Amino acid sequence: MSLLDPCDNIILITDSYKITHWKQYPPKTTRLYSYFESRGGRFDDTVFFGLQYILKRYLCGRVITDEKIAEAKEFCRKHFQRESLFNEDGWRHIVRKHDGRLPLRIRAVAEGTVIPTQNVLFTVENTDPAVPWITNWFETLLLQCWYPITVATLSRAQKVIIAQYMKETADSLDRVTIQLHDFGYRGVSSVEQAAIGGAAHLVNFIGTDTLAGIQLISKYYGEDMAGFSVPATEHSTMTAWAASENPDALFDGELRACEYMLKEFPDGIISVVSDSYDIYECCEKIWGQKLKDMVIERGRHASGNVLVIRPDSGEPIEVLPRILDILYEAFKADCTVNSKQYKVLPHYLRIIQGDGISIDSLRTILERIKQTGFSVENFVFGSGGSLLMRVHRDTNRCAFKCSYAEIDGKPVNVYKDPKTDPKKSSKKGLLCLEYNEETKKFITHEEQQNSDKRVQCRDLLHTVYENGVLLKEYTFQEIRDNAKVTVDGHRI
Ligand SMILES: O=C1OCCC/C1=C\Nc1ccccc1
Repeated sequence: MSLLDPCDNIILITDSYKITHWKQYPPKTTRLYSYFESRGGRFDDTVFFGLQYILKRYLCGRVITDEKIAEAKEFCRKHFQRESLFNEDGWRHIVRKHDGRLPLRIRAVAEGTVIPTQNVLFTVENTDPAVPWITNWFETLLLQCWYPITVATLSRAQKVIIAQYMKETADSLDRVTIQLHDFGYRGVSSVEQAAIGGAAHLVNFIGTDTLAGIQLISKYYGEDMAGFSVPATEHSTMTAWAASENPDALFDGELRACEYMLKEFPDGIISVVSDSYDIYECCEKIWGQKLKDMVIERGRHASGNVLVIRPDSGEPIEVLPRILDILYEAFKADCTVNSKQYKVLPHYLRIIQGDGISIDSLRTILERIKQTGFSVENFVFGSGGSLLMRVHRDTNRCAFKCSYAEIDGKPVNVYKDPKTDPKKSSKKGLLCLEYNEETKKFITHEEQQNSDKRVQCRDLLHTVYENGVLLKEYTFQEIRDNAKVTVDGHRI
């Protein structure tokens, strides 16, 4: 019976079929070299992010031990119902000769780099000719980079959209980094996925309720507090105030809940979900009448005192324009028009739309807001499952393929070129990644083992890991800087 948690025995963090691959490669194979790429799909560019977490969490240090070998050996005997499919000698060699450190070299593009698909993002190769099979053993784990890459890419694509509408309707782009808030912790499949996806979103934004993402960045990327949030209600804290179920009691309860929020949190930003019964009535009669003076007074106290109203149901393109009209009627005196000729609610009043937000709906909603004549700066958006969960490995078709081998001392290009799917063809030989300053383009050069194909260029693949040691780390700020969006010459 397994004494170890699945994450604890790195030897078994692989696919069953890989366990027997050491017996399949040509005899006298001494070197296997593989690469990771996004073959493209939903997005033309990808944000490279998340490898450092995998390396530090799973592959650094003395990760192979006799105990783990014994456990894996016994596991395989039972799993395949056969003896000796497990490469006991190979793993023991790693313990004896490398003190349990993996004889691998991993070279990668800087984390946070925004790079067109079909470019090499990282390479993996064995550093000990005795164990070439080790290179592809870890494809399974390393390929899981597809998730942080795809979430960071999806999150950044939404930042581009928001930035465009802010450029058109707002005076400044300063608030863009808070305008997409991560609501996704509950909508993913595990705490680890929340941590990885939550971290990937924070490459592009600073607003999150997914604490696991902040913790991952703190532990693996050295930034103590990479994401922020504010006091906010949920339906339970609003509806618990209703004394009975008659309609007046519901309205009365919501009124007392809203008033209680203003009194309990007199300063700073607070968000109040306002659709428990009737979002329009709540905006008109509670925020716009009963508590209007308290809202204004609270706002007058300090510029940072903001009430954020949260609708949470209905079609946003119908609900938001109506809310804007209601709030404009009630707070007209303090509304302004910005330099782009769009209306802005008083500084102490904003709206967060945290329902139905995805990359597909965002543009439509922003376009609808623009049509109302209100600035997008009046809004923050929240996204949950659509941000962290509505992705898969084929969203951008991430792949890990072997491209080069040395067999009996001879270099060999290794590649696939399926007649049945040319899009699945893979690159050949040793690779390097160039950014050409003239053409402003990334180029992946292939077959660099051949002197006639070799290019003299600054290779953007840096050795980040070798023989169990992390050789190059990126700070989260560097990663955020690399991934910034350029709008009007501003990097945001
Ligand atoms: O309203 C808000 O204002 C800004 C702070 C966060 C927030 C709500 N959070 C949330 C989290 C998970 C599911 C739903 C909402």
